[in-house]
Amino acid sequence: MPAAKGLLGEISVPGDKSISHRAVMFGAIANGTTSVRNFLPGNDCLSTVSCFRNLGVNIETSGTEIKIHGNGIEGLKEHTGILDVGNSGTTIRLMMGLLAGTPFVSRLIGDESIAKRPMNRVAAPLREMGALIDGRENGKFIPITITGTRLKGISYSLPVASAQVKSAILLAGLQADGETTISEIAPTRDHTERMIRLFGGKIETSGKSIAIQGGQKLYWTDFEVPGDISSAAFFLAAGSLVPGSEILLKNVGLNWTRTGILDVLEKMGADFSIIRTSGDVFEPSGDILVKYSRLKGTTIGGDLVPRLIDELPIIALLATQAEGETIIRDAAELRVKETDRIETVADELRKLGAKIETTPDGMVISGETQLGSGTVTSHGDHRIGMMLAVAGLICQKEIELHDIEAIDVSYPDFFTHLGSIK
Ligand SMILES: O=C(O)C1=C[C@@H](OP(=O)(O)O)[C@@H](O)[C@H](O)C1
Ligand SMILES: C=C(OP(=O)(O)O)C(=O)O
Repeated sequence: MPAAKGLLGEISVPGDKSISHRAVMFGAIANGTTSVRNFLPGNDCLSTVSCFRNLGVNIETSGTEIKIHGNGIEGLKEHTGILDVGNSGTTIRLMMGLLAGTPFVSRLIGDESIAKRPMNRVAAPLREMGALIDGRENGKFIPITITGTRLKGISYSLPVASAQVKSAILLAGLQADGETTISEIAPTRDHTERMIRLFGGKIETSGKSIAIQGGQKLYWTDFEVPGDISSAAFFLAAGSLVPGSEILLKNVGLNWTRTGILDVLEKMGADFSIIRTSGDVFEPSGDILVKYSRLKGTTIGGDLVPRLIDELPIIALLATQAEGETIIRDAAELRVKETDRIETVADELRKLGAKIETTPDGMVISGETQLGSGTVTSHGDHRIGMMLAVAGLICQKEIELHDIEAIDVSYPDFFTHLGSIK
């Protein structure tokens, strides 16, 4: 990978991964046929499609168009085999909530990375609702078995800032007797709440509190998934880091619960502007023009963290090129992602010459460091793979990047898009 000159051009980033998962899930439990445009055909969302097909839902896919023929929650059928979520935490955690209230047994597995990720954060509230969940270490790890049963509404305070846990409880709450209320410690992505409304359901939200009544029916809808700001983030970084760059990113999702990366870029002195924003009917979106700029270090912590949790690997790279120190704190959640993203980011970037110290809940990065070259690997983590590919653009010499197939989880066209602006 040769060091890049200015990156110039336009990229339509692929559909949002979180919204694409939910499109399949809500389409599957709604009554009628839902049509979705700009669906992300990445491996994670394809795992969700395959799980719902196994539960008897007819789903037609054609590139980025998808039609889901839902027959209501009661239309889901027992799968005699095992549901495989692949590498996708969102798939398994949200499905646990959904399957807890069905009248049948389900078994869930995933890959080596999923085998290390904690499921008890979802099992605990679901058990309070009456769910019967089993797994290794008392339901902490896969394989997970769920014996569907009648659920009751609960009031639950989330101990971690997690949209996956919140969404699992909401999917169970939709089927439970009575009301379910949730309070969050910090605002997390609200795509589930928005989608329940889009499918004709009722949900009340006020600050960090959410309430949903059980026994609601959902109905089909048609919509377009906005581009994924978490995928756009790699090109926002590439444009900011490579001198002479000017990249227009088209149709990027701008939901406030996801735009923490823009707040950080602004604090670091990046040069970007939002060209057009669609109305906030379902999910807001717009185009972003980013140009090269010199950057300065910053501090990231508190409520900002859940709004950029998946962007922290690429933010760490930005920080290596910023003047002064960047401190990332309150991000211990990074340790339970596809990899331990605190140690993996630090290990791989240090191989290229970066100065990073890890802490229990984050990193301290010293800039500005000229990155040299080396052999690095994604460790099977798509976001680490893309971050390292962007790092390769600013290294003195070519780098060797291994395990790039992992990138197909969220951005199968990543290298094609990168090639188009070089
Ligand atoms: O709900 C979602 O779609 C997601 C929530 C986040 O995980 P947590 O809920 O574990 O924070 C995020 O990291 C993940 O990529 C997608
Ligand atoms: C953490 C991620 O996804 P998931 O939890 O769905 O595996 C991610 O996409 O960065």
